[in-house]
Order: sequence, then structure tokens, then C-alpha cells
Amino acid sequence: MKYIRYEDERPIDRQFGGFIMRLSTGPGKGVLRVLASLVSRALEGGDVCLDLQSVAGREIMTGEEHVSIPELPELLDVLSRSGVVSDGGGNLPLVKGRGSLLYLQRYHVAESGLARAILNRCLEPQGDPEKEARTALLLQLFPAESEDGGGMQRAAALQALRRRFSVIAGGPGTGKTTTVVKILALLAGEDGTGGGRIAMAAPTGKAALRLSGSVRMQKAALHCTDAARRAIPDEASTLHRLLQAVPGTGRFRHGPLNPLPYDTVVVDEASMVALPLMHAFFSALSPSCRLILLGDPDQLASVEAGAVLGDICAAARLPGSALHGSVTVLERNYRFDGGSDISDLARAVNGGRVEESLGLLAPDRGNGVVLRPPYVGWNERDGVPEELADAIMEGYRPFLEAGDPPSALLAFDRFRMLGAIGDGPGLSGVRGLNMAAEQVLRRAGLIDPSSPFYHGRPVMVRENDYSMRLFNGDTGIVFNDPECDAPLVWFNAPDGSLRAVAPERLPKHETAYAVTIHKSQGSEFDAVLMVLPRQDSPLLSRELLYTAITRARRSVEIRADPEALSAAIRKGTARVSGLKDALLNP
Ligand SMILES: Nc1ncnc2c1ncn2[C@@H]1O[C@H](COP(=O)(O)OP(=O)(O)OP(=O)(O)O)[C@@H](O)[C@H]1O
Repeated sequence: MKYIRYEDERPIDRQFGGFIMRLSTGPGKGVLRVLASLVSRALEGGDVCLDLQSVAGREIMTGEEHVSIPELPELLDVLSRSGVVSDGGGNLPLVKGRGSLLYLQRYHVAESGLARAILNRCLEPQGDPEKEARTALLLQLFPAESEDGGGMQRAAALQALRRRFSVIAGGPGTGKTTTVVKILALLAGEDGTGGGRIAMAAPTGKAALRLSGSVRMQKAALHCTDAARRAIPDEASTLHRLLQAVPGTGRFRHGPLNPLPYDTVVVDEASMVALPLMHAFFSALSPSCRLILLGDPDQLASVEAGAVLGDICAAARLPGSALHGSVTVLERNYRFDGGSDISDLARAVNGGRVEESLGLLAPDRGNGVVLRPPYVGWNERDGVPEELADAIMEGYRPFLEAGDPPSALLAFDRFRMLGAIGDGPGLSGVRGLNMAAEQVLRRAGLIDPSSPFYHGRPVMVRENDYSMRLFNGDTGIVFNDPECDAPLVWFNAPDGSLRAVAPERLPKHETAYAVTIHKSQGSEFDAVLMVLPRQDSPLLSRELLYTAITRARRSVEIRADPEALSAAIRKGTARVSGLKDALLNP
């Protein structure tokens, strides 16, 4: 195909293109304009850079013009003479990186800086895991009989003890948290001081909350000294809070000149961390700090640019990689021990295996996973389709009937409707599903949505508010305070307690009976009802489906057209980035 349609150019891309064109002092201004615009556009789509191979020798049709892009050698010549593109050395707005990759300078700095920081941490293994006392405790915490699959959890522990950088990768329930808690106990040693100062963090408030709860539970059950137990933190914070984000600036108080005061840092849900944040985080670690990343590289990549965890894991798999021995992949699912169709389905979807996925989803096998036809539209007269109304009643009645905020919050996490898109016709998006939920629950007399903060309304926070300590993705429930008869919004706090916020102090938020799959990352529910748009959409991908399926502990119902579902399973998304290469060939 000689032509590329570029009709979704946004004003901001066009402006950036124009800016670069005006700055340039060489030939081919039209080419530079459109390339700069494409780089800006690529970032919006999650890519870190633009691969010039994908446009060289093509005719690009924007809404307003046609631009012929020269073949690669000539194109590289145009770029090098433009006065706006460096090879990474100078301070120009664009950078031609390795091979044929074109970056905004800031992203090239982040990517090459992160690659260097990772490789430096991989240089010399440290620590002495063979020390006798430790080995004894290691064998006690990771007894050979408790695992199959070659003792991967123990291998992950040894790797984390030896290195300043390690990754424990794996799907849900594979024991990442269990393993890291044991590692922290091993590091802490009998007197609890061996791990130095320990911090735990996650990219979102919700994920930090889950990590805190999970670690508290795991460490209570641990066979170790009280001193070692005390050394393991009870609370995880968000990465932004750990780094002390300066509100409104995109900058952090902690950085190379003011490193984090920790000796050991654990980051969970690392797949959600975008390139710029990961770079800022690595830059803020002191050289001797031990870093352990946990995450599932098969999940949706970060909302912002990059697929850092995926790139690290991919680089580690290749022969000769300096990362060899830094990444352990846990495969056995302990949460669904004895096999579960949810994890089989997740694996089949992740592997792009359409037939196998559809086979597992065959209706009425009673196996916890089922595919049903999409909902047809709804209107005021006909009401919500009966099957959806039943699901909403069954899923949400328990939390609405709960007598106090703690049990309501607990019950609310048993069920969630997940949409692939926020807004779509009828019941194909999150907006329609939320409206349907309110209608069904109102008719059943379970809610009275005549005021915005009605008793029982679930809300999800949509922005970070540092002064209120509420973060994007935090989910709360409105509960009428019986003492003053005023509504309060209740949230789980990272230390395991509950906090109430007055509605007028709530940052930007939305109703959350249904949320997008993107926003469900880092959460888990007993039952998930996933609704896909009726037709294939560019948003659908196997990573999206995998992420939704792996949110469920007990059951998943998918509402989709089998064709659209199959197309999504076939579609893997790869983000353009140079990180893997930079890790392999420094
Ligand atoms: N080696 C093991 N033997 C028996 N049970 C285990 C083992 N490892 C983990 N488990 C159990 O499996 C469950 C899931 O473990 P854990 O929460 O650590 O997984 P995870 O990978 O962190 O999951 P998620 O990504 O969903 O947070 C826990 O109940 C844990 O006690």
C-alpha cells in the first residue's frame, strides 16, 4: 500500500508539526511537518516513537494535504540536515534514535536513561544468599514440596536477594505477592534490619490498596521472627506519592539529586507504569537500593506511552541478554488451584487462540466462563433487558442492603460490569450500563437517585487530588451518615481503615456500577460481566480481553458478538519502542 490515510490528525499534532517546520533550516519542510505530527500522534496511541520504516516511500494523506515521504536513506538525509533532529547528543526537539526510530527528545532521554539505569543495576549481583541462616530460612519459606514448576517462586527469591534489580512476572494468583513478602522477610533477617528501609508502591491508589491488604494478610501468616514481620511495611503508596509529585508541574521532589531514602523498594502492577514515570522513578533510586518489580506483562500496557514491563521481559528472554537471570516468570495459578476455566480462557485469549477460547466459552458448561449475545438497545418503555436487570440485581443488591460502610465496600467488590468503551450506543458502553443499573435499582426501590449523592451511589475518582489524598481510580460508596443525616463518601484507606469524605470535597468523579476495562486494572472482583461493542473496534485487542478476564476470581460473562470477539482475540497490539533493543545492545 503506497498511501497512508492520516485523517485523525489532531490540532495539537498539527501545531507541533507546524512548529517543527518553522524551526527547521533544511530542505523538505512539508515532510518534517507531517513526520513531527505523526510522532506526536504516535505518543497519544501509546507508542514511544515513530518507526520511519512504516512511512518511508509512502504518500501520506492528511485531511488537508498529500505529502510524499522519500525512501529511508534519503529521508534520513533530510532529517540530518533539518537542524531540528539530533542523534541524541544535542538539544533539539526531535531525535533519530536507533535504526529508524524518530522520537520527541523528552522520550528519547527517558528511554535511553531508563535502559542505562536498568543495565547498571544488572551489572554486579550483590548480597550473599548462601549465608547459612538465610539458606535455612529460604528452605523453610519456600519448601520444595509446596511448588511444582521447578520451584519458580524460590528461584524468584534467590534472584531478588542477589540483585539490585529483579522482576517477578506472572498472571493473577501466581504468588507474586506471597513470594515478595517472603523475600522481604528473608532480607530483613532475624533481627529485622537486613533489608534496611523498605517501601512498597503501585501506580494507582486502587492497586496500592490491594497490595497493602494482600501484604498484611500474607505477612500475618508468615513463619518468621516478629522483628522481620515488623520490618515489612503495612502500607503501600502510589508511585506519585512515593516520589512526592509537585502538584500541577509533572515534576517530583525525589530525583537524582534527592534520592528516595529506601534500601529496598517493591513496585506492584508494574505493567501500568508508563515510560516517563518509570524513568523518573529509576532516576530517584539510590544506587545501592534493591528494586523488585511485580507485574503481568500480558496485561494492557500503560495508558501513557510505552510498554516498559513487556519490553523488559521480552529482552530478558533473548540469548545473551544482560537481563538474563533478573526476570522470573511464575506460571502456576494457586488461586484457582486444581485448574479453572478462567485461567485457561485467559491463557487461550492471550495466546490468540480463537477456537480454544470460543470452546471454553461454550454456553452452560457451568465452568465460570460464558459468552452470550450482545444486549440489544433499551428504552424507557421496554426497560433494561431482563437478563441484564437480573445480573444487576444479583450483583448489586448485597452491597445496597449492607448495614454499614465497611460491609458495603466489601460487598461492592464482588461484582463489576466492565465495558470496553466509555460511551457507545445503547448498552455497548459504560455510560449506558451505568444508566441501566440506576434504572433497575431505582425500580426495585434499592436506590433513590433524585439527589446526586444518593445513598448507595458508587463513585470512581477521575483525577489525583493530593490534598484530599484521593487518586484517579479510587472507588468509594455514598452512605448516609445516620448521625447527621448527610451523605458521606466512604473509601478504603491503605492502612486497612475506612475514611469518609464529604461529597463537596470529592475531586472529579463518575458513577461506577460499570467501569472501563482500562480503569479496572489493579482491581479484582468475584464476578465480572464484560460488555463489548457490537462491532469490531480499534480499541478491542487481546490484551484488553485478557485484562478484563483476569479481573475475575470466580466467573466471567462476556456479552459480545462471536465475530467481534474473535477479531479482538486475533489482534495483539505491539507498541513501537526502542527499549528492548537498547537493553540488548547498549
Ligand atoms: N507456593 C504456594 N503454595 C500454595 N499456595 C500459594 C503458593 N503461592 C501462592 N499461594 C496462594 O495463592 C494465592 C495467590 O497468591 P498471591 O496473592 O501472592 O498471587 P499474586 O500473583 O500476587 O496475585 P495478584 O496478581 O492477583 O495480586 C494466595 O492465596 C496465596 O496464599
